[in-house]
Amino acid sequence: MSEAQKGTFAVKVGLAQMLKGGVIMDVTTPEEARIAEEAGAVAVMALERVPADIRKEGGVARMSDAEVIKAIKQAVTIPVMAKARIGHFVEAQILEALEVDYIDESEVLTPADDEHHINKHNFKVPFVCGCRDLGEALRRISEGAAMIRTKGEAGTGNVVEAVRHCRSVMGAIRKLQTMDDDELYVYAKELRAPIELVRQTKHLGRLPVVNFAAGGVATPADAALMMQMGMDGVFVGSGIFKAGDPAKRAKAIVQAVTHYNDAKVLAEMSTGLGPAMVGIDCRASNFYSYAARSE
Ligand SMILES: O=C(CO)[C@H](O)[C@H](O)COP(=O)(O)O
Repeated sequence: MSEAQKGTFAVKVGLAQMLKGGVIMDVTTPEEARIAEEAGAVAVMALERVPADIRKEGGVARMSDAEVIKAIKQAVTIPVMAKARIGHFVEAQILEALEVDYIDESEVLTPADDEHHINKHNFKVPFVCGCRDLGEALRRISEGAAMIRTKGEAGTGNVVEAVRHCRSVMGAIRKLQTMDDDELYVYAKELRAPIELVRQTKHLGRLPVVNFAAGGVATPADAALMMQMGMDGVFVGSGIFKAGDPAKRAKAIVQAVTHYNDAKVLAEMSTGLGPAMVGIDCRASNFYSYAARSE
């Protein structure tokens, strides 16, 4: 990384830190964006369909129409993120030109490149990327991701994969901290990650960028679970907008993330929310994994 790149990267990482402790909500319309802002979301994520609908309808999922992104930007005062397909650096250029606040290079959309992710150092706008384990997180950071989210399985309303990916990242960081510095070279090879980032992660005892939970969070209890497990914040999409009362659930999830250690508040936030989204069993034989279709 050049000196100029390092400076820009530090600014992007710092910007993402400001979202810590918050909930970021997927939205497809300005109306949904207003519900999210009203509920206390720290940012919204513009996408053409929430992941549950992408799963149901199938087809190729792409970046949202620019008109929708502009309307969402107009509708709210909080930061607006938007999704680009993995490896689709032109979608990312367009999103940067639209002046979104963050780009999510997302496995929820249909990947555009099977092998290569976007070189995120080429952009001024910060990127968030998904991971299932520590190696994947550090590879994305080496490409310039300023924020990480564990992938989970978006659109399932099932928190099991979010928990698995969180445990995988956290467990590997704990293992790293028990290692002698001389052992890091081999571990870095195993992780397929740059030694410098492995060293930095050991030293910090955490990822060098914020790490949010994503994919399958559907209730205030799910959101608090991810926070108690050490995540920095939570992304929620289908869990809110496929539930009976999105506005009420959105507010309850924000409160649950703020008071994630207070069971009394969590009990209150879990009261009278109306029906949660119908979930999907990730162990079913016909289950299609979004998390596994890109590295
Ligand atoms: O990739 C994402 C965040 O960037 C997902 O869109 C988000 O996690 C939503 O998942 P779900 O619909 O299961 O709540």
